Amino acid sequence: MKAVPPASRKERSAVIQARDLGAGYGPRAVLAKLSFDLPWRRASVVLGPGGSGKSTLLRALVNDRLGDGADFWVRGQLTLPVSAQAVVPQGRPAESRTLGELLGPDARQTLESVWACAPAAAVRLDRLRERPVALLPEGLWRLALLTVAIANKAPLVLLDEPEVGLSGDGVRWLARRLLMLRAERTVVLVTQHLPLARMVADHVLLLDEGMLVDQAPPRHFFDEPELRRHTC
Ligand SMILES: Nc1ncnc2c1ncn2[C@@H]1O[C@H](COP(=O)(O)OP(=O)(O)OP(=O)(O)O)[C@@H](O)[C@H]1O
Repeated sequence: MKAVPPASRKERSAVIQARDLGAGYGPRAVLAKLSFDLPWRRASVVLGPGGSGKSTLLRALVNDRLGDGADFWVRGQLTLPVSAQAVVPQGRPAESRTLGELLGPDARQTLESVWACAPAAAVRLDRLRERPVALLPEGLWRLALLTVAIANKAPLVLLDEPEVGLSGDGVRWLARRLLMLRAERTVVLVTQHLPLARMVADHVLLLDEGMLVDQAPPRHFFDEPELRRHTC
């Protein structure tokens, strides 16, 4: 696997920029005029209670909305510096190809290279290499799609609760890989797993009932919530 080249100055200053971003389904508006900047080549983590609109926000960032249903809509301004994205969705994908087919003839080496930080993950996925991704055990299909995203060098990787269905070991593999990935690509991670969020976040967005109620660097968000409450 080729190394990802260092970011150019232009890339380093790029951001995902949303202004008055709204999204919803049919007559229902779920997100209400969100404005935020997400740093490029960093990991942004989206937190919030169930039903607050985290997945809807991630969907709004996806270029290719095929398969989202005709009633999904997005309004407002959204600037995405690149069009190439990889998505690890919340729901199991209808991917009939195997991980081996998706990774190509050097699948085993690619697995070892992608998971050099967690060799046990490479071994586990290698054993499942000949099964269609859609039929992999819960949790592992997410790691399989993450592997493909990394191997394909997508500059923007969007993940919706990738920790779901993983064992403790699986979450540790995921955390290690995301820690590396955030230095190489731009990552937007929706999660309910606070230790994972804390570990990988460079920037945090907090949603509640479709509104952006906080956005901050992790140090402020996790370590100084009291201070923020009194000063904001
Ligand atoms: N396809 C859809 N059609 C209509 N409403 C939807 C659809 N998907 C989500 N919603 C509604 O949008 C609201 C936000 O859902 P969303 O899945 O974005 O929240 P979430 O924060 O990701 O929740 P969770 O953590 O439970 O996954 C919810 O009230 C949900 O019922």
